[in-house]
Amino acid sequence: MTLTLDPENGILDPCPQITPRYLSDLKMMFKDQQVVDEILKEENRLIYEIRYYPFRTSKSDMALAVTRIFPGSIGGEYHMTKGHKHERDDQPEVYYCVKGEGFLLLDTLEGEFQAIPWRAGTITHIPPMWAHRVINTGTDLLVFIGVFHLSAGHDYEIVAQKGFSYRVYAVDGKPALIRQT
Ligand SMILES: O=P(O)(O)OC[C@H]1O[C@H](O)[C@H](O)[C@@H](O)[C@@H]1O
Ligand SMILES: [Fe+2]
Repeated sequence: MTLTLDPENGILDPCPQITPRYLSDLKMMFKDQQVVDEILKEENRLIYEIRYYPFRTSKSDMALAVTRIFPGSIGGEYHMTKGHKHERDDQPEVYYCVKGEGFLLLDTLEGEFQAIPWRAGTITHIPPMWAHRVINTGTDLLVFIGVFHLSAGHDYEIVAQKGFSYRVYAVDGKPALIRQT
């Protein structure tokens, strides 16, 4: 099976499944709940979209997902993915930044943390058991590809409960990592 990705806009062809993530889908992920509620009164902003393709054979399963995060911020906090940990503790993932700039946050949710600066061309291996979240700190679209086993599973609950150790804010127009207590 062969797919085509437009690196300028993150559109995948063919693409059997597109999942939009609106502010209402990740409202709990942002720190400033008052600002979230104010924005939601006006508009349910589209933060990012996931284009997904499952590769299945009789002996294997893999998935490819292309995510396009729109630029912007919520209460000074840059647009980001919900973030998740894989349900299976033996499942890694490879992320490839195709376009844009930002950070990949990696967090064990048990004290270890890394923020990896991202730009077009950055490829990061996410080891098993690390929660992962991508932040768009640029003024344009951030597009990245994720490749993983379909059986890995997504645990969003643990991220919602524990949170990442740092948040990424725009401070004087530049990204700043702020430790969460
Ligand atoms: O699942 P989220 O935290 O919303 O991240 C968005 C997506 O990012 C990558 O593309 C992963 O490969 C997907 O599995 C994931 O769904
Ligand atoms: Fe993942």
